[in-house]
Amino acid sequence: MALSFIKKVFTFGKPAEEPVPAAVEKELEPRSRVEDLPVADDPVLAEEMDTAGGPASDIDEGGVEAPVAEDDVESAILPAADQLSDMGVVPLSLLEAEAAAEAETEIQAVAETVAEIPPSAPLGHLPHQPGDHVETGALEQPADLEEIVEKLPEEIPTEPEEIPTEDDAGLDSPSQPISPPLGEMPGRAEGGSPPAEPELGSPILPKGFATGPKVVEPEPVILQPKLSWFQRLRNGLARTSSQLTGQITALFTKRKLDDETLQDLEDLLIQADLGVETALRVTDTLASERYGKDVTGEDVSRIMASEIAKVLKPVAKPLQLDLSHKPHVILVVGVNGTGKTTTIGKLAAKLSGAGLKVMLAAGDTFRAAAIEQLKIWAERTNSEFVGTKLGADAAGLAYDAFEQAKAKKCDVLIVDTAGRLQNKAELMAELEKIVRVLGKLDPDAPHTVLQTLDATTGQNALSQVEIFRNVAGVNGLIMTKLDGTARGGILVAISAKHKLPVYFIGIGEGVDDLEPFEAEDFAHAIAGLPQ
Ligand SMILES: Nc1nc2c(ncn2[C@@H]2O[C@H](COP(=O)(O)OP(=O)(O)OP(=O)(O)O)[C@@H](O)[C@H]2O)c(=O)[nH]1
Repeated sequence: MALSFIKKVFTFGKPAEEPVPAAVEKELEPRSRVEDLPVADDPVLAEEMDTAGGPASDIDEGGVEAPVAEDDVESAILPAADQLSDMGVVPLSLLEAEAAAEAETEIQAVAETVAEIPPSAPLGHLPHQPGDHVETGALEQPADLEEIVEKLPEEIPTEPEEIPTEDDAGLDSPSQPISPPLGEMPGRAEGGSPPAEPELGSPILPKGFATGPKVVEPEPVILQPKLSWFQRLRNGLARTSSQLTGQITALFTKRKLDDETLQDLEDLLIQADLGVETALRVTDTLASERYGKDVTGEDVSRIMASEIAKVLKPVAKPLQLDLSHKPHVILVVGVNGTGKTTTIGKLAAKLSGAGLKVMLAAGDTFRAAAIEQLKIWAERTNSEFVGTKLGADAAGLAYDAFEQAKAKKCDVLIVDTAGRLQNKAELMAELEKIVRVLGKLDPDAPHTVLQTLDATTGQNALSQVEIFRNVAGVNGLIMTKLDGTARGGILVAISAKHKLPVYFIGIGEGVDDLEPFEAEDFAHAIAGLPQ
């Protein structure tokens, strides 16, 4: 086929000596121009081009196919007319019969080539072998290809045996190298399967890269079993209880209950912040029940839980709201960072969730963040909000808020205050003033003075309650940060000493991390026992 092709090419520019028979001309017509020739995937083509004095193969020594300029292709195929006589050109008349005979074979060859094209491949996307001389002009004429396809025998297989991948991309883009460097060729990855065929016009990326929008994998939904409040409390107090029960178990392993073990137990309970009073209650009960007998750590834990519950029961009370006041005023006080603002937010969520009209007043005028923090809580909980500028008089703000709450017929007004250390006399005097000013609008106000206590502070909480109670008339407690502390026992000591109501306990920063204080639950959790 290729030899006849060259012979035909060499007749270009030469006057025809004899008329070509019509039948032969018809056969030759589809292939009589260079640009109309079917894509030369015939591997013989390049070699014959060499023999005929055509350009050397575009494959360099390293086997890499170099880009071919269209001009080069044309000049290589068409020698100048004055060179033809030196090249032993055969007269056209002798070639025509041969051409007619070869035409059928040639069509068959093209049919085989086209049969390798995947059914979905666009026209102009012909497969070819590495090292072929690719004539891009011919490939860009799908109309010619269609003509060729029309002439093909009908039995063209629909499924290609093998889909070549490495040279396909870039054929429609003459400005790109026809073959990328070997190492970058898709499908040449060692041991890898042929990659998905790139879209026409998309860049050929090096191995290890891919194009396309980033696929965001949805977060796996991990279904966490919802823990009961007691389970969460036990988890929160796990450090306190494990430390306590671990030491108790160690103390009572293979020991009879005697004076020495009782003394060791008393020391241990005091160190665990439970307080002297509670420690003595536990050791007295244990001695009366089990003196001289074998005692296990679990025996001690049960007696301890029972005695702690007895101390806590009288203080585990609900926060009484007198809604006839409209508003019931709650003043929240405490040392810096004990959780006042957060606790106010949690309380507001509960109250407004129950349908009460709540107002929050930002009386912590020392800290800009505290004002903002309370405002956010008000928004979250659908509460009214009253604030003032940083450094303003907190007592004046409390007074304004009380008036506004009355005017708006709020059920509950909760006033935040700046944190202060109990030993700072000046700040404690300011607190006194707030209480006094509120009392001007209602002699019973503030109706509740809540003190927040940070469980992690341990023994210092005892003196905090002492002083705030004296200055601001604290009449109820909320203990926060019972989650993760080893000092949860302090609540027992405070309850035993001050006997103030403990309304709620906090075991986290979230809105749901505040629950009413339950004596039995707390006692069991701290002793590491089930509910
Ligand atoms: N782990 C834990 N953190 C809490 C709890 N309650 C409050 N907090 C965190 O304790 C920090 C201090 O809380 P705040 O509410 O700002 O304390 P505050 O008493 O208003 O602070 P001041 O205005 O500085 O006095 C914040 O990071 C809270 O999220 C709790 O029960 N558990």
